[in-house]
Order: sequence, then structure tokens, then C-alpha cells
Amino acid sequence: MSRVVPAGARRIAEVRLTPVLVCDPPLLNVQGVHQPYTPRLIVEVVTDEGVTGVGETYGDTPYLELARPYAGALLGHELADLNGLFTSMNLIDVDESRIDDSVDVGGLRGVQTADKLRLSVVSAFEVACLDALGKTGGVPVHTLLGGKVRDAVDYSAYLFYRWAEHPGGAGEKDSWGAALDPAGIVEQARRFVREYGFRSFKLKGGVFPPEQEVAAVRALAAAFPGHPLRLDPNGGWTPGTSLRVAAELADVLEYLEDPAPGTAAMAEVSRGTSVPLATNMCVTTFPEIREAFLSDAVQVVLSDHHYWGGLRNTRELAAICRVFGVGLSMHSNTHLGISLAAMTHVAATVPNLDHACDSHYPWQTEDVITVRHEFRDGRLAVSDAPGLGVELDRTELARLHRRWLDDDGTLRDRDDAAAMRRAPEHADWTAPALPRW
Ligand SMILES: O=C([O-])C(=O)C[C@H](O)[C@@H](O)C(=O)[O-]
Ligand SMILES: [Mg+2]
Repeated sequence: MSRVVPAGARRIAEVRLTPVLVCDPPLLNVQGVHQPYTPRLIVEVVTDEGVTGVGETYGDTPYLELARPYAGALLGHELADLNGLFTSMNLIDVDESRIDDSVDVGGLRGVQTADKLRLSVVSAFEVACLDALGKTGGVPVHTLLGGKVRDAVDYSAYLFYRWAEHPGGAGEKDSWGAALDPAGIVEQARRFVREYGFRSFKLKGGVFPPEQEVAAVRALAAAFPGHPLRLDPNGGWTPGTSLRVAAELADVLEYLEDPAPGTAAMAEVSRGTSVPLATNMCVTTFPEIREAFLSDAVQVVLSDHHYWGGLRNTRELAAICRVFGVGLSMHSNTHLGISLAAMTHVAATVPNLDHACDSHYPWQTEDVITVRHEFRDGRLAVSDAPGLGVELDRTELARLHRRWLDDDGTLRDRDDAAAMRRAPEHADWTAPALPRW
């Protein structure tokens, strides 16, 4: 049975998809190193009244393959029919070769089911529709989500082992320098505090043998006594190694993030430690929640509105976590200001946001919005302007899109292992089988 559309309802008259390549520093992780440029997709939804809403998601080929037919299917779609966005997406076929149910596929974000791919695309359209709805009605996105329960959202400093520059001097230069040991990580953390005021720290691990990463966390604890600390090796350790690290850092860790790969291994670690375990790898879809929560494998879920399917699904995840007494925070990949605005709006509405959210944003020197977000005291103020409260910078959007057009295809799909091989000393690097240590 078809829905009755209210008289005067706004409709989607045009959808614009703009893939871009955004510069990214040489940040290291268990898979390899970030590429000099990383793909994102900018989505614009234009209503029949000429109001434009914006959204952002992953820009790799599998997402573009879905976004293109989906954009066509949404012409004439009622703007306020957010549930219908999911129904329409379910009619779009996903190429079987893109699907992999193993947790370590792509290395960092868990399973790659057809549903998750679809949700990762829908999320950008949901955000764009919410932005357009907010602009149409003169209200911020957080109001459309039921209203903010806080005026500012806490973020954590996202520390990375890194090289001073990309192999061969590729990409853009920055002033951060290399950070490859505890002293380098502490220096990086000090700059994050100086420039952004962050009060909690996450170190991306899985790069060096665990003892070296334990030493870096210890150095952080000495430099910032009492501040919440996290370590995330992206499933790089066996349960035994994870338990050893948990015991060594139990007095300073806020939580240990994805120490071991998969729910069963995380449950084994959880049984042997009182350090809370967090994940953005083994609970990344609704079907994964049951087993993980019933086996007490995780105590904190790091939601990500991209792959959970948008801002309203993030609130549903928050409600489930609340019921099970599981904590909630937010995961981040390389992203731009549209996604940071979206994260901040939804985070502002979730009562049980128990930990500072991750964000890569300080590492991103380029953006497609006219006014960059500014962290003050490690927080972002929640915008009360209509919609997301951001404006597209069309000159920058065109420039970053031109970079995508000019790329011969090598950088259009993120591949941290391939980026690692461009360093002569890692020419035969392959992403390690997990767990590595
Ligand atoms: O596990 C995580 O927190 C992430 O996946 C965040 C990012 O993907 C990070 O690992 C990266 O970009 O190297
Ligand atoms: Mg993680």
C-alpha cells in the first residue's frame, strides 16, 4: 500500500554527488599507513523549493556504485520521509564481490555486509535531508532529533604514530613531524592540548610490538596524570597479549579498544580483566549486538553514524546500549566538517554519551565548508543555526573534486597497505593477519 503524502510536502528535486580526495597525513595503523589523499563523497539534496541539504560519507568505489543509482531513485521522494530512504535503498543491488562477512575485512571497521554498505550510503542522504528539513523549518538538526541535552560535545585527542611525511614526499606537508616513540607521542599530545584543549587521549596502536605501545601510554599517563587514556590496536593482539596489556595498564586506561579481533576473542579478554573494552569493529551492525552484549564482550560501543545508517539509527543504538548498561561513544575515520557537524548534532541529543568522541578532524587541513569547526577546551559547541549550521565552500569542493578526477584510480579506494608499500623500506608489506601479536 502506498503512503499518503501530505499536501504541500517538500520533495527532492535534485541530488548532486561529488566525490573528493582530501589530503591526509601519514598516520600509521595495524594495516599500514594512510594514503596522501583519501576519498570522501559529498551529497547534496536540493528540494523543489531550492533548499540544499548536505551530507558526507565514505567515497570509495563500492559506496559510489550504490550512491549513483540511489540518487536517481530518490528524485521526487518526499523530503520528510526519512524511513522511506531505507526502503528505497533496499531496492538497490549490492555487487556480491563487495561483501565480506569476516571481521577484519578492510582492517578497521568490521564486517562488510550488503546492509552495512547500504546504510553507509543512506546515512549521508539522511543527514542531507535533515539539513534541508532544518533549513526549511528554521530549526537545527538536533531539534529534529528531539532536542539537545547538552550545549557542547566532548572530543578526545586522537594520537597516531606517524611519519614526518609520505613516502617520496607525496601529498601535502605539515608541521607535526614524526612520532614513533613515547616521547614523540607525548609531544603530539601536548600540541593537541595547546591547540584544542583536549582532555582525554586515544592512541592508535597495533603499529609496534605491544610493549612499545604500553610504554607510550605510560608516558602519556605520566605527562597527563588523571586524564582518560585509551589504546586501540584494531584487533592486533591475541587474547593473551590483550590480557597482559590490560593488566599492565589497568590503573590508567579509561578503556581498551578492540584489543583482539572478533566478539569471541573480545569476550575471552573481557572475562579476564576489569578494564572496560570498547569496539568499533565487532559491534558495527544491529545483528552483531545480541551476541556481543549477551556474552559481555564489550562495555562501550563506538558508534559511527556513517555505517550505523544515520543520526536516527545512532539514537536507536544508544537506546539499546542504555537498556543493556553498555557505554557509548563515537568512532571516527578521516572526515570533513559536514560529518563532524552531523556527529555533534546527534551526540548532543544522546543522554548516555558516556565518553568523549573520537575525531580525525584536527588532522584534516582541508574542508568543504566555509567556516572550520573550532574545538575549545576539547569541545565543540552545538550549533543552533538552521539545519547542520554549515555552508558548502563550492570553490574548495570543486578543487578537491578536480583532484579526484585527476587521480588515475590509485587513490580512489583507501588502501593503507598499498600506501605502506610506497615506502622503500616496506616495499613487500602486506596487511598482517590478525591477531599479529
Ligand atoms: O578503529 C578505529 O578507531 C578506526 O577505525 C579509526 C580509523 O580508521 C583509524 O584507525 C585510521 O584511520 O587509521
Ligand atoms: Mg577503533
